[in-house]
Amino acid sequence: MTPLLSLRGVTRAYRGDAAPFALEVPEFDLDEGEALALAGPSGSGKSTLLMMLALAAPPDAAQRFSFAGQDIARYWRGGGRDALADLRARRIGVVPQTGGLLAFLSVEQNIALTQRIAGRPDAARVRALAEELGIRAQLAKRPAELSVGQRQRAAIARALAHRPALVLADEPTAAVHPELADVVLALLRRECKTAGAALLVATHDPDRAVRAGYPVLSCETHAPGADGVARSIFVRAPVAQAA
Ligand SMILES: Nc1ncnc2c1ncn2[C@@H]1O[C@H](COP(=O)(O)OP(=O)(O)OP(=O)(O)O)[C@@H](O)[C@H]1O
Repeated sequence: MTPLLSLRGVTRAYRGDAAPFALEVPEFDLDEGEALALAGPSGSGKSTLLMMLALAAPPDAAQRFSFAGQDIARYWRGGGRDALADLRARRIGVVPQTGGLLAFLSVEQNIALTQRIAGRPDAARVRALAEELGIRAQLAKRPAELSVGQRQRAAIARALAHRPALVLADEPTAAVHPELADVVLALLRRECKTAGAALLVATHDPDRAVRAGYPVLSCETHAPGADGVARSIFVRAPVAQAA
């Protein structure tokens, strides 16, 4: 089976005089419907990797970067910006750290937003997701009227409403208290599994991810070498994946 995501020899670097950083992904595959936590300390490049996987930031180099059967590396090399925007809108869902809900829309409209952008309205799915996530009674409210945990549930529903193939969550529990963090992580995993979506969660807390049932991929970090560049390496070989 072709993996949903397949990266080989992918790099992205921030140069400049102050604390240059390079992210290296020699090998990384993720199958359809798979869940994985990306663990690493602050500044290790988790957000940088998620931004690339969200097709929101280009790699500096890529021998291979494919997503959903599409050659992402080729799109970035030129002429594929519309295709990237279309893939982002239709096939990818994002759960931000603090929910990222729009204050002037109702919870229901917030959840439906990804459907509107993808051109696939489906009010029944919005209500069904809200039901599963325990926020059905909150749909008419504005985000400011929800608890922090309810907001994260709404953000999970929004990330799944348009039936994406991949959900990306960058520290989705950073703003919630520890007990609730376990619940949110477990819910995210359960909902993605139900929807058949692959899931990548960036976290600095691998133990919490393990408790919530995620396999964990830790990055290798290297202090600045002779060239002054700090490096982080994320490797996920297909062999290790099968083990
Ligand atoms: N736009 C940028 N320009 C220059 N350097 C950047 C930029 N964005 C991130 N960096 C640097 O790249 C490195 C990786 O940052 P990144 O945000 O990807 O790490 P992270 O693992 O997500 O951190 P955290 O857990 O604190 O969110 C850091 O050293 C950071 O300072």
